[in-house]
Amino acid sequence: MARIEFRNLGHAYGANPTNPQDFALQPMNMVWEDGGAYALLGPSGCGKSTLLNIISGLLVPSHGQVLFDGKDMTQVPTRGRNIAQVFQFPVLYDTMSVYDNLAFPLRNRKVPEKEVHQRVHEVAEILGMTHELKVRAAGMSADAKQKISLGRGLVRKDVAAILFDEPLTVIDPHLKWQLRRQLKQIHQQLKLTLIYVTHDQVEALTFADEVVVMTNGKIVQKGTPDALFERPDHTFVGYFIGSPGMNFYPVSLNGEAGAVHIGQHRLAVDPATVAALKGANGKVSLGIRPEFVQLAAPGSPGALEADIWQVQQLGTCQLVTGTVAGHPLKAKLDSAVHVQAGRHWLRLARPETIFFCNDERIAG
Ligand SMILES: Nc1ncnc2c1ncn2[C@@H]1O[C@H](COP(=O)(O)OP(=O)(O)OP(=O)(O)O)[C@@H](O)[C@H]1O
Repeated sequence: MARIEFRNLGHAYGANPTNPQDFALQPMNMVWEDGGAYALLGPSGCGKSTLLNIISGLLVPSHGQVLFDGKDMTQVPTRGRNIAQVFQFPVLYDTMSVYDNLAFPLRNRKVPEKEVHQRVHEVAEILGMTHELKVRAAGMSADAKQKISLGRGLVRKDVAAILFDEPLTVIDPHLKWQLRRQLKQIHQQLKLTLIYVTHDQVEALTFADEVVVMTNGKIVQKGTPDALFERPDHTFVGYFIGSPGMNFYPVSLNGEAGAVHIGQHRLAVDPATVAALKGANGKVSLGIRPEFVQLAAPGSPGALEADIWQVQQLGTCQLVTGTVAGHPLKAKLDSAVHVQAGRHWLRLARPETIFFCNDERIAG
């Protein structure tokens, strides 16, 4: 396994890029640690496949370098990189048995048969396919075939990294959960460098030690699932992670040491935070996750009036929908407190509140 490093790495598909919009991947520095389990998460078109193809060598970046264990691999083609890749759809030999499919990447590298036998059995055991080793792949379901593809990706011990490009797309939802758990287990056992591309936050958050969030060709945060939830570095992370995503309110300062304004409404905020916001040069916004909004007594310090027009019981909590100062609000409130549609006071300035300037976190 390898430590993979990007040095000022970026990619523009067209020649002569002149501005940031020309780049499918904005130039960046980044390290994927040896043995780390990463998820690469972002919406369609944000540049995930471009990034993966640069690591695997299918694409030579237009800018910068990619290094494996300190060695420059930028111009090295795929076959010289020792990368295993698992794609969205099964890649295997239909006419071969499950055993021969799993053995193929090892035999291709002239691994002795005794070792092949041992390794194929190890991987089959992890995937729960021990009893199907003699079965021909041709007659198997799409789920089973994709499991074989995963196995083919996992069977070699000597790869620099294993790249998964939305590998569970064709898998039945129940089995998906099971396979994700198995992948995590495999990572814990074998300490492989895994990069798992997905646009599904549940998949990313349950699989990875660290999640790399991308939007518009840019990595906006690399962090643990907890960090992405509690301290999003960018409004996109606040909005994309969580269900529903973070609430945002435009904020203005009016020279008061202990308050900011959301529209015409004064919001008491601790003076240290206001001081941090004073240096901001740009559009300032307050972000709070639905989970952290609290009901407050009417007129209490730090509270704002909200119009709530829908209350949905979710079992463990109630999801309320409405507006604050004319901006949308979603809050997950304790089910024990009975809330009805109407006017309520809510606390938005809390320890979990984050302030952003031009979409980047500056306080909280
Ligand atoms: N061969 C290409 N030539 C020109 N532009 C491309 C090419 N491949 C991708 N792009 C563009 O680069 C950007 C990033 O695409 P990429 O496929 O890397 O995104 P993605 O996050 O993997 O999307 P998806 O989840 O839909 O696969 C997009 O704007 C896409 O249109």
